[in-house]
Amino acid sequence: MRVGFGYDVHQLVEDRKLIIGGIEIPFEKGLLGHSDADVLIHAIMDSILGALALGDIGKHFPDTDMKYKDISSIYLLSQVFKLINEEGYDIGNIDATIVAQRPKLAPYIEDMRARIADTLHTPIDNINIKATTTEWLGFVGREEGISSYSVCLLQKKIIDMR
Ligand SMILES: Nc1ccn([C@@H]2O[C@H](COP(=O)(O)O)[C@@H](O)[C@H]2O)c(=O)n1
Ligand SMILES: C[C@@]1(CO)OP(=O)(O)OP(=O)(O)OC[C@H]1O
Repeated sequence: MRVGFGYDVHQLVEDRKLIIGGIEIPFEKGLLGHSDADVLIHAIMDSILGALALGDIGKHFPDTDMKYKDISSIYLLSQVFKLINEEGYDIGNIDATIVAQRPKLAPYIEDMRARIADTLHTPIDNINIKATTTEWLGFVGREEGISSYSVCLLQKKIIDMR
């Protein structure tokens, strides 16, 4: 078994879509980034890459490469899934937290879990997503940005020798 940790932050700005966990969320601001800036998926990818000892998302998908401009982070997660496979692992479980003062994310959490589980070819009960505010403290509380944390457990694939 291998454990990994991921963390990411993106700035909230006007005239951008808000995409978190692969779900578009109606809100007056969105997250700024080279990609679609899906802060939750970025933290999850970093936790997986951490468990595989394969560096981080900046190493695999550099923000200097125009190939990744406005790219869907769910697509990038599907590429990270290929690495999990190649290295001979399966998802054990993922537990992640989105830190956002607003909007209220609870109505979207089940759709996020389903999208992530589908992309990682794992049952939905291996994926847990939580949301919390910072009680109006700090950059999150001032609605300047949203952050996410993720931990991931990977298990060696079970090979049936019969
Ligand atoms: N953006 C958010 C933040 C929180 N929630 C939900 O509200 C609960 C209470 O949050 P606190 O920060 O006051 O502890 C939290 O457990 C989430 O269920 C949310 O939906 N969206
Ligand atoms: C995902 C990538 C690549 O498009 O871009 P961003 O959306 O800027 O995200 P960030 O978490 O800053 O860094 C990783 C980048 O490689």
